[in-house]
Amino acid sequence: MTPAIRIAGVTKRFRSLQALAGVDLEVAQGEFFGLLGPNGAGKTTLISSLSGLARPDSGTLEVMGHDVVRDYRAARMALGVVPQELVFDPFFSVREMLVLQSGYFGIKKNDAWIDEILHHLDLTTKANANMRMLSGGMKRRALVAQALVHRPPVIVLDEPTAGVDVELRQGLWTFIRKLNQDGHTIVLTTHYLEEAETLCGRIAMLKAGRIVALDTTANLLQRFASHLLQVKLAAPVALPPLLAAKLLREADGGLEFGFEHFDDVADILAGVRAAGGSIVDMALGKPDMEQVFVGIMNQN
Ligand SMILES: Nc1ncnc2c1ncn2[C@@H]1O[C@H](COP(=O)(O)OP(=O)(O)OP(=O)(O)O)[C@@H](O)[C@H]1O
Repeated sequence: MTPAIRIAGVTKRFRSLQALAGVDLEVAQGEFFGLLGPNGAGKTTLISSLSGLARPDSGTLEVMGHDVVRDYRAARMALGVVPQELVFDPFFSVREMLVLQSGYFGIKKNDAWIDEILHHLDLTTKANANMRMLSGGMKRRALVAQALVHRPPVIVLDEPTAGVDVELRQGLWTFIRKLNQDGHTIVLTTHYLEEAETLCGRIAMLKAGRIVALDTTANLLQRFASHLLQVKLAAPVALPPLLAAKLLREADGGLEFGFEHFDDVADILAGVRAAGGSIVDMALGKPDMEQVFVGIMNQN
């Protein structure tokens, strides 16, 4: 099957800054895919290249088999992008904006679909409100609606939940999940790593314009350890090298050790005691995406 997105050898430089340093990536149709990376990693530049807003220096990008340069119209028709920036024309109402956007894609009678999108995004009562009158979270939902007017098979969301409150965020995810279940391919960038962990089947991590990790969410979560032992000490101690190697994170006087088998817990605790540590609190847990993300970023 044609991949939803195919990116091969893409580089992009802004003066002396290498924003994309050779990115290769394929996203299959129907995936819920996460693109993660710290500020400035190149996520938005990659998305802009995909939508034709930025022209890469080298490499190729395809959406549903359509080259974004040579076959721009077909590639653009297949793609819906929710931009990170809240860009909109302040003089139009939400509905006017959606009708206009439909026209841009050559769709004349789109009222039924527009009503459905507005309903799912909880914007029906704001349909006739001027865009500039909406709150930040509502503007963001209106931009999600705008990305969907032409029913694109591939939807890219660049930090869609920044500035959206918890309740609306959950509503948004229910809708995006439904779109994914209906067969749409979803690519998401977010700094809320727990959102990526629960929603995405596969995740790519970008750092300084390069993909430094690409795997299923389940595999990534096990990257450094299957389990965690969190230990809080009365006072800091120097750990012997063997024990220090198991340490995944150190925060607020708490130590987080990674381990594979529960039998290892006794050894870790004995090691902490032998180092002179006095344990005041302890918990077992599983690694989360934030720990894995920090670990991968530190490694690369
Ligand atoms: N138009 C531009 N001119 C010059 N530099 C740019 C331009 N657009 C992006 N950059 C630079 O390219 C790098 C990648 O930026 P990009 O916005 O793609 O990162 P990002 O991963 O989306 O970051 P964030 O999480 O902050 O949104 C950054 O160093 C940024 O400053």
